[in-house]
Amino acid sequence: MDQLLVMSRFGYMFINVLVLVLSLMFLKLLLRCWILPVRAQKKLRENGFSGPPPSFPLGNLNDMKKLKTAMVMVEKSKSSTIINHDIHSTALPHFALWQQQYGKVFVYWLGIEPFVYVADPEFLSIMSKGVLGKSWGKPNVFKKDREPMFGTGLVMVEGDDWTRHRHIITPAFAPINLKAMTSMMVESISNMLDRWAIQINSGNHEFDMENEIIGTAGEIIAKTSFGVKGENGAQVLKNLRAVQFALFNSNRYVGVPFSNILAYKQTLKARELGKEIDGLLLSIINERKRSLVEGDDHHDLLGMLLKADKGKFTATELVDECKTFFFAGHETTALALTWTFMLLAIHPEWQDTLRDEIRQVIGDSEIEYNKLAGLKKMSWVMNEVLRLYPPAPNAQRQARKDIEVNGRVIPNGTNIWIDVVAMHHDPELWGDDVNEFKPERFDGSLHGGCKNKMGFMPFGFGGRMCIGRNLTTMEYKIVLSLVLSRFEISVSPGYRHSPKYMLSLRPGYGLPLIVRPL
Ligand code: HEM
Repeated sequence: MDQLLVMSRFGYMFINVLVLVLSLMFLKLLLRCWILPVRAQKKLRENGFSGPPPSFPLGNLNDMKKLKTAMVMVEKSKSSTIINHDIHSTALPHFALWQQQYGKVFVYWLGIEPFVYVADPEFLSIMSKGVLGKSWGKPNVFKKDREPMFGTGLVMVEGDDWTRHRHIITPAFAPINLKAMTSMMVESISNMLDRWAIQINSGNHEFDMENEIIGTAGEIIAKTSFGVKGENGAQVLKNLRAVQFALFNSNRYVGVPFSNILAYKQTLKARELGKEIDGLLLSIINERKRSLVEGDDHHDLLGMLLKADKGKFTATELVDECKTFFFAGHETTALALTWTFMLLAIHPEWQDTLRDEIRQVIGDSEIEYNKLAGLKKMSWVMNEVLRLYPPAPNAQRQARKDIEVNGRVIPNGTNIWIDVVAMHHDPELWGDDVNEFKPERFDGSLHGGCKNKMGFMPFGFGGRMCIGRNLTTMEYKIVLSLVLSRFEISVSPGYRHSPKYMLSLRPGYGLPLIVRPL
C-alpha cells in the first residue's frame, strides 16, 4: 500500500516536472519565434523601415520562390542567344521588385529573421562610418549553417578575435610571399592548357569553361593554401567540394525554425565531411610542423602562417583558416575568370587589346610576379567583370548594438543585407551605359567613375575587405596571360545566358566556349 502511494507520488511529481519543462520550452519557443520577431518588426516600422509583409513561419521566402519561378518561365520563353548584362531583375527578381515598391533600403524576412536590405551606397557609407567594428558581426543565422566550411576562420570571427586573426594572417598575403606562389600557379594552368591542346588536336574545340576553370582554380587554391600534394591533400580537396555540394545544392530554408531538421540529411553529411576534413588537415599541419623543425620551407599560406605564427593560433584555428582560404578563395576567383571568358568571347576586340598588352609587358619570357602590375588594361577588364558579374553578390552583417543612420535606428540583432549586384547595376550611380561592358571606365579611376565610392565593392568594404584580393588578381592575370597567348575564344551556339544566384553568381547552364589555337 505504502509502496503504491510512493509510486503514485513519484509519478505525480514526474508529470509536474515534465509539464513544467514542456511549458518552459514552449515559452522559449514562443519568445524566439513569435514575440521577439513581432517586437523587432514593430521597432523597424517605427524607425521608418517598410517592406513586403512577412508571414509566419517563412517570412518572405515564399514570395521569393514564386518570383524566381516566374522569372524562370519568362527566361524559358526568351531567345537563348541574347546576352544582356542587365542581370539584377533576372538573377534577383524579388529584390528588383521590392526596390521598385519600397526604395533602396527596406526590410524583408528570411523565416523569423529580419534583414534590412541596402542598395544605397550613401546609406551604407553613413552606416559604416558610424559603426565601430564591434557594433556588428556576421549573421548568427548563417554561422551554424556554414560552420563545416569556415569554422571560426577569419570570415566568421568577430570582435577582438577578428582583430587577432586578421593581424596574424595579413603578412601571409604580402607581395614577397605571393611572389613565391607564381610557379605553383603557372604549373597548374599550363597543365590545363596542355590538356586543351590535346583535346583540340583530337578535333573537339568545345569546352565547358566554368568546369575547366573551377577545377584548376580549386587545385591552385588548395596548393597555395595548404599544399595539395600527396594523398591527404587530394582527399581534402575532394571532401571540401563535397561539403559545398551538400550544403548549397539543396533547398534550404534559412531563418525558418527547425529548418535544419527538414534538411537533416545534408546537414549531417556536411558535418561528417567537415569532421573528416578537419582530421586530414590536422595531419597535414602536424606533418608540416615536424618538417619545419627539420628546416623544410613551404611557400603556401599555411607554411607562412606556421613560420610567422609561433603558437599564436591553436591547431583548430589553423585548420579553420585553411578551410576558410579554400572556400572564400576558390569559387570566387574561378567565377571572376569564368565571366571574364564569357565577356572576352563576345568582345574579341578586347582579346586583341589584352594580347597586345601581354606581348608588350611579358613578351616571350616566363611570367614573373613583378611584371603583372604592368598589365593595366587587364586590371580594367577585371574590375569591369567584377562590376557586371560580382562573384560575391552580397555582403551581410548583424547589428550587435542599436545602429543609428540619419536618425533611424536599426535595432540590435537585426541582420543587414547589402546588395552588391544592385549597386553595380544602378544607372543613377554609373550612368546610362551601366549595363555595357566598358573596361575603359576604370582608366585612371579605381571606382570606374561611380558617383559614390561605396557603389563599387566587389571585395567588400572597410576593415573586413577581402584579404585575398592581391592573390586573386595575381592568379587572374597569370591565367589570362597564359590562355590568351595560346588561344582565341568564342561563344558556342550552345551557350544560354542565364546568371543564377546560388550563394555566388554563376552561369545557370555552364559556359560552353569554342577554343582555337592562335
Ligand atoms: C574574385 C575573387 C574574390 C572575391 C570577389 C572576394 C570577395 C570577398 C568579399 C566581398 C569579402 C568581404 C565579405 C564581407 O564583408 O562580409 C571577402 C572577404 C574575405 N575573403 Fe575574399 N574574395 C575573393 C578572393 C579571395 C581569396 C583568393 C581568398 C583567400 C585565399 C579570400 C579570402 C577572404 C577572407 C579570408 C575574407 C574575410 C576577411 C575578413 O573578414 O577579415 N578571398 N572576399
